[in-house]
Amino acid sequence: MRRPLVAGNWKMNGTRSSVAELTRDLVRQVLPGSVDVAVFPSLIHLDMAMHALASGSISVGAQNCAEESGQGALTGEVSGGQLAEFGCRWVLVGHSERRLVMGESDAVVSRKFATVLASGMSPVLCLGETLEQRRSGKTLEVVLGQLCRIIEDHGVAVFANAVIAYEPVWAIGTGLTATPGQAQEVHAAIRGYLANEDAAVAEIARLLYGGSVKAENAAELFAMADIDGGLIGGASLKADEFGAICRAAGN
Ligand SMILES: O=C(CO)COP(=O)(O)O
Repeated sequence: MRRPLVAGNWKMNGTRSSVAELTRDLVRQVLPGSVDVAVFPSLIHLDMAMHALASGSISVGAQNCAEESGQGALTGEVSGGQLAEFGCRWVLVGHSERRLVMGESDAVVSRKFATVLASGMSPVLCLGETLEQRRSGKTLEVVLGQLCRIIEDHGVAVFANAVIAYEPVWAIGTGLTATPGQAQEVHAAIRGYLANEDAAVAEIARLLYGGSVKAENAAELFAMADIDGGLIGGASLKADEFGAICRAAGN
């Protein structure tokens, strides 16, 4: 049985006061239970969030890291080693906003993935197709192609520890959620792809769905056989809504 994971990606949101309020309310809303819960604040709010959440069961991750794990002359970057030493447990890798807006290629995503693992944290690898790609019937080709690059470079066993998040680009921040059937179809294909390489790893790999997940649609998505939780954007900024999503995952 896979333990669900609900992850809140706060993206480039929050102020010192809003993060203080959100974390205080999250500690009340998200109690220890049968679901792993993580939040991904902006880098400048990591310290605050970690202190505020230290007494509870919510772990903290970063939204990005440098391709390198050590230290050195890379102005503006934060390395995998620095994030791990700081106490991060997870790092998002390959989010579509970084692939499409920041131009991160599959090669960059693959190097970051390796750095996160080598630094002792778990990557949350984001995969997803654009609306145009879906309309032209290329969803599985795109998503499995993104996954294939990671498996070619690092093998499939890494997914005993790494998490995969399927996030259709057209569903992110748009209010257009994939139907449970649409999401399950892609999740089943991802798990099938992993199983072709290693059935035991496929069985334990956690596959999250992301894209306009809310309290009102979370339960039906999480009820799907191959959906093991969610990567939540906008709704993770509201403690009561995020708490309800965690409860829908089984908490
Ligand atoms: O991109 C997402 C999480 O990483 C999803 O964002 P929304 O939940 O706001 O659609």
